[in-house]
Amino acid sequence: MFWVILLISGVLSYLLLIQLPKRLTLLNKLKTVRGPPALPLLGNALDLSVARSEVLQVFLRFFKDYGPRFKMFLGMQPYIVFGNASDAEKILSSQTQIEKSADYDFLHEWLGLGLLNSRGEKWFHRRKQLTPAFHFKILEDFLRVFNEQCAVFKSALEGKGHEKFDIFPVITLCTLDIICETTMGRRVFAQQKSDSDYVRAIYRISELFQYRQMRPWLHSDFIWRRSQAGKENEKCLKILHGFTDLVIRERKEERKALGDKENANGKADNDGMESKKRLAFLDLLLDAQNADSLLTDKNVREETDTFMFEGHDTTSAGVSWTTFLLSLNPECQEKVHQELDEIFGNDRTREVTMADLAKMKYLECCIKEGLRIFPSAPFIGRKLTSELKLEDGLVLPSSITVWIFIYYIHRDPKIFPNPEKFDPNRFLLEEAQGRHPFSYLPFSAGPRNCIGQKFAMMEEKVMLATIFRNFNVKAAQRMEDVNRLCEVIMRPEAGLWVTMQKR
Ligand code: HEM
Repeated sequence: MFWVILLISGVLSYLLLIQLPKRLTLLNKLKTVRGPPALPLLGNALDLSVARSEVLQVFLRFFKDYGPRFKMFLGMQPYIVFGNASDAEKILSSQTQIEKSADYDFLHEWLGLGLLNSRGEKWFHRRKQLTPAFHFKILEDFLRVFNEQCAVFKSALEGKGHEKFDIFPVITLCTLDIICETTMGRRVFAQQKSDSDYVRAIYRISELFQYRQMRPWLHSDFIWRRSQAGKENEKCLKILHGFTDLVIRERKEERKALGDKENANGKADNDGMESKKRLAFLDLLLDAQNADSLLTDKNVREETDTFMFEGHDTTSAGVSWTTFLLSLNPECQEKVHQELDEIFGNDRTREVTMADLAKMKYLECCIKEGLRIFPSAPFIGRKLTSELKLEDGLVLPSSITVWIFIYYIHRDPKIFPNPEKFDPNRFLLEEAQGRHPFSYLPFSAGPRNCIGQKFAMMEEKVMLATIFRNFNVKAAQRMEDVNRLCEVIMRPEAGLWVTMQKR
């Protein structure tokens, strides 16, 4: 009994004498930041315990009531939410405020400390190692994969006939095929076999991540691992890691066999079939591993999984929303048709070249406008590693979490008048000139911006060109009827429904 009393009084003294003063100091530093009233212990969790499709409305209400920078609490944790370009600039352009917020921790089980999650020296070194993987020459090589997978995509669209259908899953399967082949050098035939274990696991794990993030009681690893969803997550992880491990092992063996063969035949065999084998991101990682003994197999898996995660859901959302926006705006769609006809004439089968991509200027404006209205990553989070002084003099204390709400920044009517209107002309060179550089952030900005943005733009162009060279697309629902889920990835709640007619 004595020990129990001693333990309880120890805990209470720690809370009262150490934690409470710390917390009061922190709250005092944030007292000038406005925000919705928060309950003790729960914070604003109840405000956010609404249907998934209503979460965005809650945030928009907070912005309306408290301005483009507000404070809220999830449990006891304070969050500062930025919805304006100048605050975003302060944090994103910093070379030191590059640590991700705790929200990303739930991705660790799957992605480990790959480029998206890593911090400090590890991130810096890895970013330097991976940047050459997005060199123009390598992207040019990937164009062949985009073209081949888009041929399958085109057949899938043709198979829809004149019936209305949800464009989102069809596009996602294509982006999944593309990312698997470019990242791992492996075809998974997602478009042909959407029920494969791997494809299902990758779909499901993203949903489970979201599910956990929105439920504070599942944040503890102890409870999560024992919950139904946590157990399902574990099964998905086994499938995903098992697959990546297998691919890495096999790729290493193939490379070794190829190396042995080359050694035996001398370099004269360089024109042989094997040496023409397509390179994938994985090969570049394995090359890096040869030169850097600190890059373990686990590290290679982390990066491979990170590319798989970051590189397909983001682009599929981008292509889907832009297709839908064009289906609602026939005059813009007509301009896209004209541009593509000028490039390809009546030829509906010729593969897209790098030169063609450079000519798709109006389509590029449409993609940018699509990503403005529906940024694939609608918000991103940082943990401050030191104090951050904002333009108006407010100093945010170290260790606090900041969310940069890209979705809201993209709707500043002073920068983008009539922000809900789809107007690709906003991105014509002359229109965009002079705009605040942090007012448009689909790929984030600064040192931790998206490493895959050129890849993404190319892929989006090839996919959208495949759609609009071949089809007239009509919306089968109104924008007002599409519920927006502002989650890790910006998605519609119940799909994006269209009909397609062959041109
Ligand atoms: C339309 C498509 C895409 C969008 C909108 C997008 C957006 C973003 C954003 C906003 C970030 C910053 C995340 C943060 O700060 O938490 C990011 C980071 C990242 N993206 Fe993308 N992304 C896209 C496509 C891709 C592709 C195709 C790849 C890879 C093939 C990729 C790989 C990454 C990686 C590895 C990071 C982490 C970079 C770092 O922290 O150094 N992304 N992306």
